[in-house]
Amino acid sequence: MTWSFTKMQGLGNDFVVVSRSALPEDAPERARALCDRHFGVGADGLVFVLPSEKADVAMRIFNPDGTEAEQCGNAVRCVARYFFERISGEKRELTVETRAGLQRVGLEVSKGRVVAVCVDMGRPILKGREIPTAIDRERVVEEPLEVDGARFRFTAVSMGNPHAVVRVEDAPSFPVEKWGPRLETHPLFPRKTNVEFITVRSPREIDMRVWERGVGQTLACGSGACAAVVAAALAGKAEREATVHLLGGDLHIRWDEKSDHVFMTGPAEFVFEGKWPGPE
Ligand SMILES: N[C@@H](CCC[C@H](N)C(=O)O)C(=O)O
Repeated sequence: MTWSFTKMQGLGNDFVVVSRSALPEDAPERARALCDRHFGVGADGLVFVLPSEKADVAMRIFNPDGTEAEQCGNAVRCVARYFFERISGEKRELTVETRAGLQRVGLEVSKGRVVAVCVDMGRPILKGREIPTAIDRERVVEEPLEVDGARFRFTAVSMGNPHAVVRVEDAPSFPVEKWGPRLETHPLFPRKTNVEFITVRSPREIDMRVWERGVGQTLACGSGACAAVVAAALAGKAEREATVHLLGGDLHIRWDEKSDHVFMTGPAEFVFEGKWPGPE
């Protein structure tokens, strides 16, 4: 069966977006086929825009390897823009249901078009506990990890989906393709993990490269940028509000002290419309 889709991107983290009345059973196979950059459309994820009983709209996302992710910050921004411009342009504040919970989203609109999207990404979780409960920072921040003879320090932060944030000397030149897959599949992370390699340039400027679980290296990761600011702030290296510089552009992240929620602001863009005939 032919599928109509919209290609969207947030800082070069690109998605095939499909609006459906229910999640298809073969979503994992579809994701593998559609996301393939040689034999399919090519994308970092297949995103379903679905009706929701709890929120204005629901989102489900599948990685190119067919696994389902609980969360995707860049896709939430794209879904919010898609919903506003294609489905119901009434509310500039809406809620998006994800597998990680309900996300509140604020849209900045100019001449009927969304120019920036701010997402409340919720509370970060460290070792299964919300911060700032009485966690032992020494134990959860910048823990040592050894892989293939190399030593790293990582902070595991869940933004609904898992992240391991690793501080490195120079993120822009770091061999992400070499170490990303080794850390993603390290036995310490039973559900595998997204891996963020960061360099704190100044308390409000962080360079980040990312190796995404089930994807590979991508140009940007919204939930990863949130995790990076949380980890850097907990390590005392950055402030709770910072700009994260990614290969695809910048995200503004603010970890609110009062609510403990992390807010992410960035763009969401339409790329093109298409029809996909599906596998033979
Ligand atoms: N690019 C995303 C995260 C997508 C999901 C990730 N690969 C996972 O498996 O958790 C983002 O912008 O947050």
